[in-house]
Amino acid sequence: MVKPKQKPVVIGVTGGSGSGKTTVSRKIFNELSNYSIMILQQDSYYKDQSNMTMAQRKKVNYDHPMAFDYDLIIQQLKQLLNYQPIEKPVYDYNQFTRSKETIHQDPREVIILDGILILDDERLRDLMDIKVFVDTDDDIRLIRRIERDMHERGRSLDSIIKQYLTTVKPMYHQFVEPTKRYADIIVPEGGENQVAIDLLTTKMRAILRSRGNQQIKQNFDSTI
Ligand SMILES: Nc1ncnc2c1ncn2[C@@H]1O[C@H](COP(=O)(O)OP(=O)(O)O)[C@@H](O)[C@H]1O
Ligand SMILES: Nc1ccn([C@@H]2O[C@H](COP(=O)(O)O)[C@@H](O)[C@H]2O)c(=O)n1
Repeated sequence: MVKPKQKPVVIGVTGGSGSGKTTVSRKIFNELSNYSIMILQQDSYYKDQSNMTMAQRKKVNYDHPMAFDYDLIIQQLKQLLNYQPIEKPVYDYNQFTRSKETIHQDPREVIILDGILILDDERLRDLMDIKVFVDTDDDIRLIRRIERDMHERGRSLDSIIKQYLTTVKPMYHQFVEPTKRYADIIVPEGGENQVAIDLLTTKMRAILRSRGNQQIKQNFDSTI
């Protein structure tokens, strides 16, 4: 890849679990697919716990900032901003730890960063051009999470409810919701808010044009 002169544009999309972050990120990805674009998920950067037993892994609070490897995500985002490729970690929700494999990720001109606690760390915030908070009521997020975790993450209803009450909900109010103050834009209800998606992509195109980033003809595959 020829190194463009301007640094890639980074848009951070945050909000509680089940708020619609990934849906918003995918819509932005699709609307800007005539640029080279990628999605980087904070979930990929949960700490490696391969040295722990399964019983210990299940007790971890996955909604606390300590659960994430911020040093690695910041280091890899900086590499991408310098147009260097990364070996992205892969997170296995069923094993509650990182997989042994990594995914090779080439740099892109637009980086969408998606995760519950991406605005909690000042170093990470400072790397973003636009910060978005997807704001969805607790009850809606819980219903979505039950459906998703039962179908996609192999969890039982009992374990989802217990986890929600002991960590997901309290950590949301202690750590995630307070990061709303750092957002440039708050998007109610997420993925179905087409007006917000249009406003965001119009702004992104303006930044890309002002930096002289070139559109491409070819569409890139999603790299979630
Ligand atoms: N506005 C919406 N209306 C209805 N369902 C939605 C909406 N936004 C997202 N969903 C659904 O809710 C679930 C969680 O959405 P997702 O975007 O994965 O949230 P997050 O990434 O914040 O956890 C998905 O099944 C998605 O299809
Ligand atoms: N082993 C794990 C790791 C994370 N979680 C939950 O994932 C949520 C964040 O992902 P979203 O796609 O929902 O934003 C977070 O709330 C963790 O509780 C988990 O259940 N198990």
